[in-house]
Parts: sequence; C-alpha cells; structure tokens
Amino acid sequence: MLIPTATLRAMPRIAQLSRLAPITVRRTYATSRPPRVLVTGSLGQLGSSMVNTLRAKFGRDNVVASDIKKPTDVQRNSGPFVYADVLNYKSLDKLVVDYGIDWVVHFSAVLSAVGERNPALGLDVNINGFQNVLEVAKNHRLRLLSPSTMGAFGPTTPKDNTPDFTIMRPNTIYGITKVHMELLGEYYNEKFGVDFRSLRYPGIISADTPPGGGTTDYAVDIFHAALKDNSYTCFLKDDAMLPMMYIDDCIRGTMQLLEAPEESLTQRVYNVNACAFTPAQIADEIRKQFSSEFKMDYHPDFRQQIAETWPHSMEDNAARRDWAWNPQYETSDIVAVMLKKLAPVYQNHQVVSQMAAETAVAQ
Ligand SMILES: NC(=O)C1=CN([C@@H]2O[C@H](COP(=O)(O)OP(=O)(O)OC[C@H]3O[C@@H](n4cnc5c(N)ncnc54)[C@H](O)[C@@H]3O)[C@@H](O)[C@H]2O)C=CC1
Ligand SMILES: CC(=O)[C@H](N)C(=O)O
Repeated sequence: MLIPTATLRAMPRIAQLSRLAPITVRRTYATSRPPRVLVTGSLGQLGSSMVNTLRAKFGRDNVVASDIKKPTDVQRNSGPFVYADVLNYKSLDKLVVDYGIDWVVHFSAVLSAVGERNPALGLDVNINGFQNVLEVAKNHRLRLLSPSTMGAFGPTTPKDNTPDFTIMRPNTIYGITKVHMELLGEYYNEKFGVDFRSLRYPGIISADTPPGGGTTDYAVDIFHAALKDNSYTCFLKDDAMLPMMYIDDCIRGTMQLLEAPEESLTQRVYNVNACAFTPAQIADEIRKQFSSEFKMDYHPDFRQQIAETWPHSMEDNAARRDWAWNPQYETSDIVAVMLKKLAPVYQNHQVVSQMAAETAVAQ
C-alpha cells in the first residue's frame, strides 16, 4: 500500500498519542536490499574515498560513481562509473531512473579558492548544480546528502566553538553558495519531505587524492613538500588557525549521518569538529616526527583573507548526540598517518632516502 507523505510524516506523533510503539519511517526504499547510491563529483578529494567505503558496505554494483572528469583505469574497473554533469538536469534524472537510485551523495562542487578566482563557475556548479540534484531528489523521493563547510560561516560569526546556529554572513562565493544549499535543502525537507542531510566539514586531509582548490589545501601540500624537498612555502600566515579533519574521520562521519534513522535527526545540517592547528604548529609537528631540518616560510596570498573569515573551532554536540559523531584523529595522528602513507611515494627522492639511511645507521 502506498502511504501518502503527509501521513508518513505524522506517524510518529500519531503513534505517541495512541501510546503505541513508535513506527520506524522508511521512505526511500521499501525492501531489505541495500540502497543504490549515486555519488556525484566522485573523482574529487573526498569522492573516491566515499565511493570505496560505500561499495565495501553496499556492494560494488550498488554504488554508481560519476564525474565530468575521466577516471583512471583503476577507478573505471572498480565499479559502475558514468559521466554526469550536475548542470544537466535531464541526464541526472535519466541516471536515477536507469540505475534505480535510492540515495545521492552530492560531492560535485567548486571550492573556496577556485570560486574566488572564477565566481561564475562557483555560482553555476554550486547553485544550479545543487538545485538540479535537489529537484531530482524531490521528484524521485531520494535521500540526499550534500556536504557543507566551515566556509558557510563568515567574518562576523563567533570564531571559537562556533555553534550550529549563529550568524552566517560569508563573504566568499563558496560560502554564499553553501548557505544557499543549506537553506534550500531545509526548505525542500520542510515543504516537500525531501530527506536532505548535510554536515559542515572543516578542512579535510587525505593522502589518497589531491585537494581540489581550497583554502585548507596547504595542510595536504605540506606533506608532499616535506617528503620531496624538506621545505614548504605556505600561502597562509603562520598563525592562521583552522579546524581540520583526517579523511577517515570525514568518511566515517558522513556514513553515520547518511545511514542515521531519519527520526534521530533533530536538524538537517550539523557542524562536525575534529582538531585545529596553525601552519606553524603543523610544521613543528612535522619537525618532531619527520625531520628537525624541515624549513617553512610564508608567502600569504588571497587565501589568507578567506582563512581569516573562518572559525577556529566548531561546536558539534548535536552531531555527537544525534548520530554518534566521534572523531579519532588528533593533529599528531594526522601527521603520523600522512607521513606513513606518503613516504613510499617519495622513497626515491633524496630527503626520504637520506632519512631512511640515517635511521638505519642510528639503529
Ligand atoms: N575537501 C575539503 O576540505 C572540504 C570539502 N567540502 C565539501 O565536500 C564536497 C566534496 O569536496 P572535494 O572532494 O574536496 O572537492 P573536489 O574539488 O576535490 O572535487 C569536486 C569534484 O566535482 C567535480 N565537478 C565539478 N563540476 C562538476 C559538474 N558540473 N558536474 C559534475 N561534477 C563536477 C570535479 O570534477 C571534482 O571531481 C564539496 O561539496 C565540498 O564543498 C567541505 C569542506 C571541506
Ligand atoms: C574548508 C573547505 O570547505 C575547503 N577545504 C576549502 O578550503 O575551500
């Protein structure tokens, strides 16, 4: 029997009033089979890790990866991959129908630095692309997870322990488009019952895929530069404190929110916090763990102005309470894992081979 959305939405309250056990509302798929998930922007920094995790959980063929870039052979052979431009509503619509999609993880976006350089592109992809995805989610009754960012906050937002609900007046194209996304997602949830979910990531650090043109990219670039040249020129100032997170925490948290029962969500957009550091602090940690000779200098550019408008840390009690958000990686853990994962890539470079020789002599 097809139950109208309005009835479904009212059910928990009806159950409560008649003192019946609360009814679990499942609106996106009716069988016990795993959900079929479409990931947009799957070749970006976060997309490929998310696709791997989703496939491990729901099965290779239940996760359709998509992007407008060409995948590597490994990416192409690891499961279904399709070309999908989020600016083209009809092709998204067709994809959802052809593959019987239940959930969309929407990762296509233009990040903060690229958005400031090319505002028209940022507006187009982040606003029109998101609107297309949201319409498809509405028309096919899909669950939609689309991440937001600490960049949705702005210069007048309280900087420390920034709460979920506060002043949001960003002054970057990226931030403006993300506030638009959050509000429109909430609107579609309230008006049309779209199961929209979002979380505000800090800067994400990963050794697996290069970052896509953001203000926090330095915190990935620095490891490659350390291993290659034992020095790095940072585009932010030494004291630019920003919240950061390791990719494994990011993907685990995203899966937790994606899979959370709808009735456990008390809001649609959640802050998630993990750790925070300045460029000078991470350089010190690299000196401690890798090479005391590591040299860092600073040539701040336009990204410093962006960083100055973002929080130093975010308060994330609601995420911890509603879907058990619990990050594992502190700054020192991130430095250790990044150096460990990237060292083999640079093993033939002088810095790493010299360090290995010194370690062997010391032992
Ligand atoms: N990486 C980070 O530190 C953070 C990321 N986020 C958010 O997470 C999501 C994923 O970010 P990343 O993977 O880092 O971004 P990314 O820039 O690495 O990847 C974005 C992907 O979107 C694709 N794309 C661009 N235009 C497209 C179009 N018209 N149609 C389809 N695909 C298109 C690109 O080809 C790229 O593969 C974004 O919403 C971003 O705002 C939020 C905060 C931090
Ligand atoms: C924090 C983000 O959203 C992203 N990494 C960026 O720097 O643009």
